[in-house]
Amino acid sequence: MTTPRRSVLYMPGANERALEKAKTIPADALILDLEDAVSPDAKEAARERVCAAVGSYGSREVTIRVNGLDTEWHDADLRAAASAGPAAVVVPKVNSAAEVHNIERALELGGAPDHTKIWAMLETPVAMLHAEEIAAASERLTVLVMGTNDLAKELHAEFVPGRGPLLGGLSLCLLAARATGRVILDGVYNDVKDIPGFEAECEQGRQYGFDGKTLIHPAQVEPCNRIFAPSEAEIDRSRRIIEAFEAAQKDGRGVVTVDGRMIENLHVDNARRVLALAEAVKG
Ligand SMILES: CC(C)(COP(=O)(O)OP(=O)(O)OC[C@H]1O[C@@H](n2cnc3c(N)ncnc32)[C@H](O)[C@@H]1OP(=O)(O)O)[C@@H](O)C(=O)NCCC(=O)NCCSC(=O)C[C@H](O)C(=O)O
Ligand SMILES: [Mg+2]
Repeated sequence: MTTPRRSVLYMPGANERALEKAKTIPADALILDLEDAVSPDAKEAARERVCAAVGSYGSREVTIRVNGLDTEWHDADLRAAASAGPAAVVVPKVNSAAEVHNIERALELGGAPDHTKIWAMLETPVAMLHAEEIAAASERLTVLVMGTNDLAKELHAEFVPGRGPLLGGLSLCLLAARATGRVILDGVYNDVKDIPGFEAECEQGRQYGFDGKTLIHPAQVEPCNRIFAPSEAEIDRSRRIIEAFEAAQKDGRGVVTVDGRMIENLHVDNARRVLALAEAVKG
């Protein structure tokens, strides 16, 4: 079964209004944040609020982003998240397989249910270089999440249209995700008023192969859902590819053309993936 993760919205855990409002926002999944969006003096209240809110969003995947491994809040965040039992614990700035093993152990010791997975954020130069070992470290780790603000900061890179300075790192993480069978989500777009710029970044992320994008504002949800869903034209072409290939196979042929382009079984696999996503998105 395909789980759509086109749009994954962060919400500051200390912001009661945003937590409430998110009940009506059609993001595929939610990240209730205890890390960067919460000031140090609000961390403990946010932890309690977020853990209490986990069950309030219907059938959507609800995750909790804990504070980083090297912070004073990390252990208590993980313990609280383990007993709240969200769909996943999102862990920022994961840099090695050993860190994933420690998180896995802490979740087990905290009695986390099996359905609580690990989503690892890749957002440092060392994480780009260790992406494959991080992705492969545990079966409990199901999703990689790009942290492009931290990555740009660490690289001393500038934010430019097209994201040239970040593309090397993004590509390494995509390779790691696909090599290990993990889902991978693109980073956030900071200018919440610039919807054309946001749409261009969604298009780029989809073309590179990301499964979806992390978001910071409700206005980003609709364009993101649209751009990461298969279009009517893609759905139609995928159906025709499958039909043409099945007909060709009955005639003993393993290759055929559709719209003048060569189709082999690998294209049929891709067409089936597109149709499964289209079906999942319909709900
Ligand atoms: C970016 C914002 C601070 C903008 O806030 P604001 O100017 O108040 O927005 P609006 O007035 O346009 O808000 C309109 C209404 O929408 C609600 N709202 C806003 N954002 C959210 C949200 N994320 N989830 C749910 N609801 C939201 C407002 O409450 C308004 O509601 P109402 O009053 O009823 O009309 C703000 O959008 C924001 O805080 N966004 C999230 C920021 C965040 O979570 N940051 C941390 C994650 S990003 C990150 O760390 C990435 C990574 O680690 C990296 O390194 O890249
Ligand atoms: Mg970050």
